[in-house]
Amino acid sequence: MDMFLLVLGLIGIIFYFYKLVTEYSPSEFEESSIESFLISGGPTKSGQVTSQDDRNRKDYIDEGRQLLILYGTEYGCSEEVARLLYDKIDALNDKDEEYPLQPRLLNVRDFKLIDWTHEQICFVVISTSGDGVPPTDAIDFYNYLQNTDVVEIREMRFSVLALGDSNYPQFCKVGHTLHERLVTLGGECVVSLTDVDMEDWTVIKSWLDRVTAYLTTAHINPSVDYIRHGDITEDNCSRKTPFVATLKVKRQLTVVETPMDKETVHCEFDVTGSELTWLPGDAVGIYPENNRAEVCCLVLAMKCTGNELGPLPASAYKTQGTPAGDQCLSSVLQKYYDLKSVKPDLLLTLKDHLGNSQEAGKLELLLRDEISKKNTRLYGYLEPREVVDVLEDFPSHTLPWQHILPCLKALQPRYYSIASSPKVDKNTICVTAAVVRYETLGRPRTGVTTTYLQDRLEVGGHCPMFISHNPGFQPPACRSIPIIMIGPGTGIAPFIAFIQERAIEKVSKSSDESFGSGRTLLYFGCRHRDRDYLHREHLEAWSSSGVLELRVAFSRDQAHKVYVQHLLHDDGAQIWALLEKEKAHLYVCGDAKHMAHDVHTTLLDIVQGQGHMTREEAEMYLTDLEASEQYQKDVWVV
Ligand SMILES: Cc1cc2nc3c(=O)[nH]c(=O)nc-3n(C[C@H](O)[C@H](O)[C@H](O)COP(=O)(O)O)c2cc1C
Repeated sequence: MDMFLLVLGLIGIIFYFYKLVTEYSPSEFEESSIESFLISGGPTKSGQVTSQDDRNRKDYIDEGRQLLILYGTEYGCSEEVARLLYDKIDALNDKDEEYPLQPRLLNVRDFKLIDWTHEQICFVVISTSGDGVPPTDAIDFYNYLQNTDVVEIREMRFSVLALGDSNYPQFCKVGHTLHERLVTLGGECVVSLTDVDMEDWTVIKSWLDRVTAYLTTAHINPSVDYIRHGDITEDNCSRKTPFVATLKVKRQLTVVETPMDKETVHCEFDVTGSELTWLPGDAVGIYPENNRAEVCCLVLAMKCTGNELGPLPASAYKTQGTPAGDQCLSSVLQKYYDLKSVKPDLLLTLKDHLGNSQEAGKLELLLRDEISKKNTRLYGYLEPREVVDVLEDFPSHTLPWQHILPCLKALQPRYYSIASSPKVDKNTICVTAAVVRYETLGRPRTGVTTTYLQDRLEVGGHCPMFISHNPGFQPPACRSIPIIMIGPGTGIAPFIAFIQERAIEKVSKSSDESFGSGRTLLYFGCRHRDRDYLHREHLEAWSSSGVLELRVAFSRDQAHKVYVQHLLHDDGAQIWALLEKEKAHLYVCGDAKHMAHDVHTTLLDIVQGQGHMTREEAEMYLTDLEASEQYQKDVWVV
């Protein structure tokens, strides 16, 4: 056995260095792997699921005990959980069962296919997105349930798993509202409403266990499936079937000379021939690929060659170029798996596959206490580590790769505000991305998508993408309404699209006086005028031509720090007049850690001072403003 591992290790090392020194195109990478597999014979593939099959979407022919699993997702986690639930329920069936359990998996986007009179049990897994709203695909379903009396839901048994992040004020709001609505409509909650904070897999597992425990005794009348999955037509350019765009321009927007300098990249994608449509404020979801050198290290730590063939994960996106059938492990890891975050499952699975007692002792210590986010020893260990680090910490492991893959998370698309208006060019989508690089445990680490855009995707290269609409962050339809935009750093991105449209309107206005004259104010902030002033030439050109009133804070160009909130404070009287008298729309975009909070506090000061109010009155004023379309935020937590 030791000899075998030694030989495998040697093959892996040769393979690793070969990959590092050779620049492959992705197709060459796959071909060479498949070729060597054919030479070596490879494992039998009989009975394996091919990449084109979706094992969680069966059309049942015989009668069975049916139940519905609905998911609403923006970033993919709810879908992953819903699929796990499907598998767990499927596994409850024993072969001799007269009426097997028949789970049916449906994206809530397809809710119109549901005949509620038929449904006895329904499990819903749903996340909350941008500031308390449903995921894009779930908006219609959410509104339908809120505004329609679905009498058939009376007596339906259900449970809701609400995904969210407690850093957001509207924690798990969508799941909570759905639960309450189902209760109001007469549904019976059979497994209590459960909140999941930041994909806490311990909580997810416990809900899955409670649901499956409930099903082992629940009575369900047998019936026949009426949903045909073949009837569901995927949009051409959805999250599941993205459009493959071509990168046509890439430009560095900052001066990078030291590791301390901000690195921001501007990309322009050609989407000619797609059906992608978007509005200013919308985002684009981009599927990245992992770094090939990192994949090679992981393959080594998995004690594989990378040539092993396997199916795509069930949740993998499909493009026209997605090959049918199995793909080699290296390629699957590069495109479809998250190699950065580690689920505790990996440690649990490792437990029974260690050949060294010292390592077994170390693992036992990590898993000794409750597997939950409260277990600081366990999560303190997992937090700074990637999958490769964990496997390297237990080099005696004999875990087959087929056992490792199910412990990994699916690689998710990342969302970027679109920095271009379709009115300027409906075939070009621009993004502005801050490149993420840092170090943990003495190793350099990278953000997957930002370094994919910056380092790996070349001009002329292809990238799968789709639109994520953002109805809660849009410029006013009426052009005479003034807009105040606050977008420091990459928060500027959506405002480029806003201003482009205002610039077009200004040109039209000169020939058509019916266009209003709403003022366009931008508060932008960066460190230095000469180093990270993003889109400077455009902003200054718009400012000179009168399209834009531009205010810029350079935080480090003078002895004292100056941020956007200081400029807002200086302009307090003007801001107040615009908000109160002209009903200006106020937009805030950027990283939420300090900025959104500081801007909000400054706005409170302005409202209190200029409006001659008490602090409480000012808070109420801003709360009302936030509830209206006058104050819109698109902030992300870092
Ligand atoms: C831009 C953005 C906005 C979010 N807004 C909220 C929110 O208002 N409330 C909340 O509880 N979680 C919020 N979240 C967290 C998500 O609900 C959480 O990451 C969840 O696990 C995503 O599940 P999904 O992958 O199924 O969409 C937000 C996440 C992002 C990236």
